[in-house]
Amino acid sequence: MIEIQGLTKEYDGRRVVDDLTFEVRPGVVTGFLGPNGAGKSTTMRLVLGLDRPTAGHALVDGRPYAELPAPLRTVGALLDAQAMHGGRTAHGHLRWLAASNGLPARRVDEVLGQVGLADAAGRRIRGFSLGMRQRLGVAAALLGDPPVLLLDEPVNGLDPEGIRWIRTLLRDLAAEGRAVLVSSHLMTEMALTADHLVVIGRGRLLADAATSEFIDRHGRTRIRVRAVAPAKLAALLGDPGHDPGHDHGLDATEVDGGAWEVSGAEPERIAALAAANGVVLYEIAVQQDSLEEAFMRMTADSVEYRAEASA
Ligand SMILES: Nc1ncnc2c1ncn2[C@@H]1O[C@H](COP(=O)(O)OP(=O)(O)OP(=O)(O)O)[C@@H](O)[C@H]1O
Repeated sequence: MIEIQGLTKEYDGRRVVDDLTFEVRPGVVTGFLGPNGAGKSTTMRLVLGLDRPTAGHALVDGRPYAELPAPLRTVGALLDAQAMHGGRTAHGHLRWLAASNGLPARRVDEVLGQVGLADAAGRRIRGFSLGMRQRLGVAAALLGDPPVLLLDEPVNGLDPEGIRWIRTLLRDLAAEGRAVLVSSHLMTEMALTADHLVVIGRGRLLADAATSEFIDRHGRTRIRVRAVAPAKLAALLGDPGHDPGHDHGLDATEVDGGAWEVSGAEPERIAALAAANGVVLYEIAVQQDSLEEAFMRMTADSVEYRAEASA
């Protein structure tokens, strides 16, 4: 597992990671979210000992990265899939990594198979597509069969089949009991992949919650309704001159072609209200904000601040 405690990083007196505290637990995929520049990559680099914290610490399986006896056996990372020696073959690249970390050579073929690159093992990396490089980066992360995995934007540049592959792989790795931390800007993908979310903005922790809990807390729930006689529904929910919907404590808005979205009440109450007023409904559906909408609502302040700051 990864334990981050009071982690802080300043560059030239500017705080880019600000007193972060959270854990990445085994057995779950933790999504790491935040607007551009929020400090996700910096946090990951601090966990991997590639940068020194100004204050606080990040521990991987109880120790700072620099004190791990066999780092690749403890934590596998995919940070920048472009940063590979193009002249090497995929097999050569992994063989070199395995040898320099005291890992058995047989792992090279195993991980190449696991990421679907067995047939490309002998080809030079410079001829690889971005998707193939991402797969090779994942292979390198898996080489030491580590209990902790850390991936920065692993689906970048992948086609739908590749994205699906990463999703299944990460979920399988977590199901095996590993701790998986993954950052991505693709919210739909995160909603499908991550059980838990850590959200940061301007270097600070904004949320640390189960994905479903995060959406419940920060997203809105609306009830969409349509009636056989739209005018009757309009009169009930939101006549502009007289607002009977408002009288019922509902917040109703007409959305398109006679459909209304109502918040502030359970669907049962809306159905009962319609029935009591002789309004026959033919559509009533609960609509919950997506992770993207919940995320945009919660990080709006953070984004505005940065837009102002850079203006
Ligand atoms: N070596 C460095 N020197 C100075 N500033 C840096 C350095 N590394 C990162 N920063 C700054 O730290 C802030 C956080 O950057 P970081 O890359 O961690 O954000 P991020 O959340 O990963 O963003 P993105 O989603 O765009 O990848 C940015 O303002 C960046 O310019």
